[in-house]
Amino acid sequence: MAEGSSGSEFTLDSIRKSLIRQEDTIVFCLMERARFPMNSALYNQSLDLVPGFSGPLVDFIVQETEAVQAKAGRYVNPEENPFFPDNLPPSLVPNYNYSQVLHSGGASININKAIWDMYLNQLLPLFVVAGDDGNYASTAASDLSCLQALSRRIHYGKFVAEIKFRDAPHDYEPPIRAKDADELMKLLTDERVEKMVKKRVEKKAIVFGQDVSGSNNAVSKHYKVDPSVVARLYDEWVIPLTKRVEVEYLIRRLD
Ligand SMILES: C=C(O[C@@H]1C=C(C(=O)O)C=C[C@H]1O)C(=O)O
Repeated sequence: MAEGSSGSEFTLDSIRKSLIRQEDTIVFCLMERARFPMNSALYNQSLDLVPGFSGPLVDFIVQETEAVQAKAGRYVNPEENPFFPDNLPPSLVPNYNYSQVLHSGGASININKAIWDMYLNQLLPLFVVAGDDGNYASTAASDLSCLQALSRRIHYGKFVAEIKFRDAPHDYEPPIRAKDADELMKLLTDERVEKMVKKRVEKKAIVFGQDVSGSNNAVSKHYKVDPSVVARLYDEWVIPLTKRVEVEYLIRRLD
């Protein structure tokens, strides 16, 4: 498991450091996807571009890629969750010894359907230009990188929830027993941290996404991905979905 959630390094501080590092990955993934236009044929339900496969080309590419990655042990890692969990082949490689810090009831939470829907239907149109350049394989590979990075970040809520529970079991136990999701949401929310996260990701999109020239120090005003879209992504989707994972995990924490 990554440094953030390994046994001895399992603190809220180390988990938050991992979330900060994952912001870099997400911003760079979005910048890569922004190189291609919308390419909507890739997502079309009825084009049937692959003989023998019914469904959008992006589904075919993601399902086939996830099958290979499953055989290589990707989903044995408690940080990784597949988008198409049905009928995935088992891992063929010797198990890496991931430290098991999550409670078994929460480990299987998977909200990738909501992440997929948000990414394709709401986020993509906000940061890619209209048009079709036919480069579907590269576009889909880039979509999958974004989806996996977002999924990893959002499902990290499980680790956040586990450490918050361990740090204050007496606060969390009554609302868990009462299955009081609203109270749990209040308890786990830290508005100061959320504000900082949103400010920081906007700044990262500004710093990472500008055209860098070797000849002078002029700062360009053109960004590869609109920084306000990255801030909105976190505000409207990433943070709320992470908190949804946290609540779902906590509700099952004493089962
Ligand atoms: C992830 C955490 O839990 C909540 C979710 C946050 C997020 O998704 O960035 C930030 C603060 C909390 O409201 C945390 O406390 O770090």
